[in-house]
Amino acid sequence: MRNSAAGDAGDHVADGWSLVVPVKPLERAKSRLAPAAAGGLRPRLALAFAEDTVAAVLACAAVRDVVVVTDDRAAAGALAALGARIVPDVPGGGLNAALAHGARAVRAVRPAAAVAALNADLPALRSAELARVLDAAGKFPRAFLADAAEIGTTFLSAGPGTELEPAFGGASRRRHLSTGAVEIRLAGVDSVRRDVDTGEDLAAALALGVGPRTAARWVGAAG
Ligand SMILES: Nc1nc2c(ncn2[C@@H]2O[C@H](COP(=O)(O)OP(=O)(O)OP(=O)(O)O)[C@@H](O)[C@H]2O)c(=O)[nH]1
Ligand SMILES: C=C(OP(=O)(O)O)C(=O)O
Repeated sequence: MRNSAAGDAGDHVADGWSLVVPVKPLERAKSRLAPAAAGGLRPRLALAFAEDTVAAVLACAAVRDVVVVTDDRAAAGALAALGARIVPDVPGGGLNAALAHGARAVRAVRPAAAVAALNADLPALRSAELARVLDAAGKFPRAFLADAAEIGTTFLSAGPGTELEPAFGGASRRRHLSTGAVEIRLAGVDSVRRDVDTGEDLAAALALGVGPRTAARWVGAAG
């Protein structure tokens, strides 16, 4: 771990995590993937990424529930069918407003909940790797995991009584460090760090092994 300035809460989360997963309207999502996934494939892949992410999150024993923040009807339907609770987006608010809103929705029901934001573009996500990240995060009031490029963030957590204070977007690793969150440094959690923005990222995720919905859409499109 780095930057323990925020202190070590020293305890584990006893009653499970609530995860907040943001999903941008699919027609606008994953725009940097357009060169690798033309036309209608890009929104279909964006949905498959979100489905594989949410399915892996829900299969993680440390996770109590998942709140998806989205205004996209197709994504809402598909992710609710997997077991997520859907919360509408904040009009014009952007990613961080959506995450703060999702965390508030969790704590309106469970005021002492441990919450964590997780991007919806992690199609290679493994439940066991997420479990290790959550276990590490539970020792700190706020913690985060940098993306594979070490520039952005894929995961940010806040224990009971702590605000999430999301500062995602672009070079968010530095921003999360500067707001006092502890950086989780764990080997072997590549699937939690492998967000997919570009065609190169997608190739890296495919090499790790993606979930069934992404595999079916990608192989279907290639075939
Ligand atoms: N609810 C919600 N989710 C968002 C919003 N903006 C981004 N996201 C989600 O935040 C996560 C990280 O965002 P990005 O990696 O930038 O994804 P993106 O915006 O679809 O990708 P680009 O169009 O290439 O920037 C993804 O799960 C997105 O779906 C927003 O305004 N509202
Ligand atoms: C949302 C982020 O970045 P990107 O849009 O590059 O995935 C982030 O890493 O905070």
